[in-house]
Amino acid sequence: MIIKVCGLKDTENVNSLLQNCSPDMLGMIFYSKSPRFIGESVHESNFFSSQGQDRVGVFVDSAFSEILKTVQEFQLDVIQLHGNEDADFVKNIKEALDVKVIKVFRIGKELRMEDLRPFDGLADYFLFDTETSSFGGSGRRFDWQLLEAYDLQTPYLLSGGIASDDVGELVKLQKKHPKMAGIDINSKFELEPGIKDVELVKTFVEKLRAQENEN
Ligand SMILES: O=C(O)c1ccccc1N[C@@H]1O[C@H](COP(=O)(O)O)[C@@H](O)[C@H]1O
Repeated sequence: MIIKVCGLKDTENVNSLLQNCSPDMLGMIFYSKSPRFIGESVHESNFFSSQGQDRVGVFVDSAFSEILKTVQEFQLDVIQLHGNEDADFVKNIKEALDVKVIKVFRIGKELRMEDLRPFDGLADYFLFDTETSSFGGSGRRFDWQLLEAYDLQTPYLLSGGIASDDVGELVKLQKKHPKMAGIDINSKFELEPGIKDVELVKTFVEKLRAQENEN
């Protein structure tokens, strides 16, 4: 399964993650209200060099022009739209830029399939996170049983408060739901906002890979 580690903002910390944990996707937050905001002073040239991993930029209702500029500056491979962007916005991004798009749906008490349908086949991935007023990074889980209702073609990533002791449940969930392509881990793996606990991520990734390969 795809493992995305999100909310990275420190060069040394990212390099250590790259050396020890082999994540598939690395996420940077371009939302200024987040405690994980990458900040105005960080630029591609002084941040980090990925080694084949997808570089993901997380945006919350950003203007198209800002996304365009950031994709070029940070050499992003993937755009994660974590706000209220509509299907036309996703279509415009796909037409203008050579990037994959992750469209996020923030889940409350139900998985509203009617909200997802317009994006099916348009976004490369969906991502399901927990609904909160802060958009993302809440560390809170939604009811994963709600995934039972998912009947579309677009593969999805699961997110929202995933923690180190969730390995068994995540592996079982993916076996049951073939459209679950991966997971996104964030605030439950931090020493402080934006700084990941590399040892915790490493142990988690190793356990997950080992359990995935069982059977
Ligand atoms: O991490 C943030 O601060 C953040 C802010 C605004 C939008 C998205 C954000 N992060 C994303 O939130 C989810 C869930 O994170 P958590 O595990 O609950 O901490 C994750 O997909 C991040 O990409």
